[in-house]
Amino acid sequence: MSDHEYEEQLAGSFGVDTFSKDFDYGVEEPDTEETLSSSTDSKPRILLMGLRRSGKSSIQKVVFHKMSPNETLFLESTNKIYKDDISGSSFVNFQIWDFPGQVDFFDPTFDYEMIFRGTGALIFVIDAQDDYVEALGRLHLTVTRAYRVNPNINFEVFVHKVDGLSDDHKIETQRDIHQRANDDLADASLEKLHLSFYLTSIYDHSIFEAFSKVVQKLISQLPTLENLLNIFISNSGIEKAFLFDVVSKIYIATDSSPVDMQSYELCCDMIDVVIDVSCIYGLKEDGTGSAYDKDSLAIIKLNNTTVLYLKEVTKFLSLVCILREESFEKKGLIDYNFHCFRKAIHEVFEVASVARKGLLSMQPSSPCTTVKSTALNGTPRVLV
Ligand SMILES: Nc1nc2c(ncn2[C@@H]2O[C@H](COP(=O)(O)OP(=O)(O)OP(=O)(O)O)[C@@H](O)[C@H]2O)c(=O)[nH]1
Repeated sequence: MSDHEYEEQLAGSFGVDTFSKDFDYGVEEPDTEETLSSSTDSKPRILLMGLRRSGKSSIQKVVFHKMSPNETLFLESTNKIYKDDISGSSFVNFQIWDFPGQVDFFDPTFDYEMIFRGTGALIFVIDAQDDYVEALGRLHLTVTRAYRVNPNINFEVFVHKVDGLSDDHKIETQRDIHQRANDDLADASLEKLHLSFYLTSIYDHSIFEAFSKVVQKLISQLPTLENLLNIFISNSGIEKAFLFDVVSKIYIATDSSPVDMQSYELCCDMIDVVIDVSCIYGLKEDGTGSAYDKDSLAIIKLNNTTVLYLKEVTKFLSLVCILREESFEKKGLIDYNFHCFRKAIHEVFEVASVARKGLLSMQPSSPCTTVKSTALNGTPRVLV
């Protein structure tokens, strides 16, 4: 199979439509996919693009590597594509590719067709504190190229570094960027190309929220997860529930009531507190053990009659809920409902796991056959 055909199949099979298990903590099965397809390049990609110093590396470090925002001041400029594979520690089984500022599409060594074919989402970062005329030109060039190669890519525009702007200025900047970018697309008769816009900053939770939405669009079981959360909260007297990827604090699903930033921030902070306390007091004396495991559970009562409740769901996922103190009096009911919820989530994953095994056993020996499969933490890989 030529590289071209392979990449086409990779793009065609991209869709997070099968989850896998990895929620028991027994002996881990060998990662069959990894054995068969050792190339990490076969994982679906999220690309981070934009002009120099727009904040791409900072976003990647803050969201996936717990770097504090102030430390990003010392990041050096990226001068080659940096491929970050976070699937070992996160539910998000993607590669995040951080591009150097100015990608030259005419450089023959830059095989953009190959890159865009295996891409799920392209995040274009625009520095809102800078003059963004050049960035808009670059955005247009990038998305039109990418769209021609792979029209299934989700195009996401982060209007970034908005911490330096007043509320009015933020809205006005987003409106202006939105208008100009869409006018450029209309002039090129590309009205079908949809851009989504987010106001982001690494100095607050907006970057985590925006990344959550980007990742959620790549999870095709999202409606099932939302449904399960809806059933769980309505039967337990809970006000809001998030299913979090613990390491990145991205929420991969929530119930269908609107998300308000304060609730999301509260839940993120709770994860930080639990992991920090657990790192200090939860590890064994010889430093072994894990700060997050199947026994992870925390209840925090706030002084405004609100209770925060966190419980482990899978190796990478945790449920964080907000509820009133009166509802928490029925803790037995909540625990029982949680037990059913957890079981249902595992069943969603198990169905995919069984399907995956079926696919593997059916896999012919021909080296040219591509089989859609799932990785341990849920998102698909392609076996060649
Ligand atoms: N105020 C503010 N500064 C930010 C934010 N995000 C990143 N920065 C700063 O922007 C500068 C550039 O960030 P980088 O992450 O290195 O930018 P980059 O896009 O990766 O740059 P190249 O590697 O040159 O392409 C750093 O000094 C960051 O501290 C933000 O949300 N707000």
